[in-house]
Order: sequence, then structure tokens, then C-alpha cells
Amino acid sequence: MKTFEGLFEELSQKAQNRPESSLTVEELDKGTHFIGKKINEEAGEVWIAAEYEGKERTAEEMSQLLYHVQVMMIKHGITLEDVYKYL
Ligand SMILES: N=c1c2ncn([C@@H]3O[C@H](COP(=O)(O)OP(=O)(O)OP(=O)(O)O)[C@@H](O)[C@H]3O)c2ncn1[C@@H]1O[C@H](COP(=O)(O)O)[C@@H](O)[C@H]1O
Repeated sequence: MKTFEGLFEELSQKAQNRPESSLTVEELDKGTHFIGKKINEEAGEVWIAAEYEGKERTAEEMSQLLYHVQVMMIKHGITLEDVYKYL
């Protein structure tokens, strides 16, 4: 099963190697404004899922939110340690 750290490593590699089929590379190229909107959208979907759609859908939406947050981290050169030090 993929972990937060494992996904971050995978996305960092994609950002570096830029494989053609990668949606992550596409999202990185669209920039901060686009990524920010995805974060906002997924955060809203987490909220609605938690209110009305049950545990499984909520977990799925949470995974998408975490993904887009990681893309934003990579876009801005923010490491896991940069974030963890505030936890
Ligand atoms: N975990 C994710 C992941 N989560 C979300 N997304 C992206 O976010 C999009 C989901 O948002 P959408 O707005 O399309 O979907 P939605 O309409 O909100 O869908 P629902 O919320 O209604 O389910 C997907 O189409 C993907 O572009 C992800 N894209 C990739 N990954 C993982 O990232 C890794 C690298 O992926 P690539 O860069 O594509 O190779 C792989 O391990 C992937 O599994």
C-alpha cells in the first residue's frame, strides 16, 4: 500500500524525470494557481463527503487532497521535513 512518504518520493521523481504520460507533470506545469484551485476543490469535496457520503468516499477524497497538497509542495520546493517540523 502506498504511503504519504512513498507518494511524495514517486511524485518528486516524476517532477525530475518528466515522463510524458504523467498527470503530475501536467499539473506542475499549469502552476500554483491551478494547483491551489485543485486543493480548494478537493478540500470542499472532503467536507461534503464527510457530511453526506460515508467513510469510504471521504477517505478517497482525502487521498486526492493529500495528492494535490504534495504537488504544491513539490512546485515550491517544500520537503516533507519542512512540513513535519510544524507538526
Ligand atoms: N494519487 C494520485 C492522485 N490523486 C488525485 N489525482 C489527480 O486528481 C484528479 C482528481 O481530481 P478530479 O478533479 O479529476 O476528480 P474529481 O472530479 O474531483 O473526482 P472525484 O473527487 O469526484 O472522485 C485525477 O484526475 C488526477 O489527475 C491523482 N493523480 C495521481 N495520483 C498518483 O500519483 C502518482 C503519479 O501519477 P502520474 O503523475 O499521473 O504518473 C501515481 O501513483 C498516481 O496514483
